[in-house]
Amino acid sequence: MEMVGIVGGTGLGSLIEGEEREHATPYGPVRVTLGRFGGRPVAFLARHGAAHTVTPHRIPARANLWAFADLGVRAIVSTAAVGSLRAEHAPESWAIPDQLLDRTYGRADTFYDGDLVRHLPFADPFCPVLRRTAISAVPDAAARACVAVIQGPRFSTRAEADVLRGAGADLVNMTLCPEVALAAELGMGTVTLCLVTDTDTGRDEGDPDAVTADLVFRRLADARPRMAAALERIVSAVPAGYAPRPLIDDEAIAHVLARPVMR
Ligand SMILES: CSC[C@H]1O[C@H](OP(=O)(O)O)[C@H](O)[C@@H]1O
Ligand SMILES: Nc1ncnc2[nH]cnc12
Repeated sequence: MEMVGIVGGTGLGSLIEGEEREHATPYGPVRVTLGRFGGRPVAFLARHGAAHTVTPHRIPARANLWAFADLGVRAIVSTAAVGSLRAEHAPESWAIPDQLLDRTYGRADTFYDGDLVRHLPFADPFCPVLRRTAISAVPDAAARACVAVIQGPRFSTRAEADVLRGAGADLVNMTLCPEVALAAELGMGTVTLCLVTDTDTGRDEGDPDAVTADLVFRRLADARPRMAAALERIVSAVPAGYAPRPLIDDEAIAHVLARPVMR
């Protein structure tokens, strides 16, 4: 059975017991745990490190996604904490986003920036098959949402939140770009289970759900058991023989995976 890749976001620095290893990549080593979850083989990595020591704009996303592709991962299920920009996404609710609005800058955001030119079709950033799988597995999650991804590590100003809302974003986060695009550039499909942890700049003055890092960590700690259970349902429901969309040619992927690793 194919290995599913799991990216644990904030609050999910560890998930499974298994073989922990440093996987060498051209972009530096990655700590991956290989084990079983949801009745299938999985590779798990913590986006911010096991003890949340990696800040969002310094996540080694190319190393992480290269390691998954090199391990033979084709489907990635990830988690993300998000702030809500609209009343219909209440704190403690779930969403399975279908769109991204990339407001990050200065991040290494492609594998095709040197010796090979490729242009990824990215109209629908998340895999429709994996999204359907996740929506069935977590029926109380909002089945659509646009996540604006900001640079961080600071949170938004009210003016910035208004701009994001005006641009069509429903939720806000700091990590899904470039992760989702990099996965697709190496032929992997992605779905993300988002937990709404806060109301970002707040719905009104004195809103107790306005974002602070402590609030995000607290909400995630409270939600951890149901988050792990939902993740397990999604992972176990990934269809056998899952094939990602052919958004990029095999020759390009093989070229990137043939790059020499850095030890
Ligand atoms: C600690 S608050 C902000 C932090 O939470 C989210 O992380 P992740 O997407 O990995 O769950 C957000 O993007 C920020 O990195
Ligand atoms: N309000 C917010 N802004 C950016 N990233 C977040 N992650 C969780 N809440 C967030």
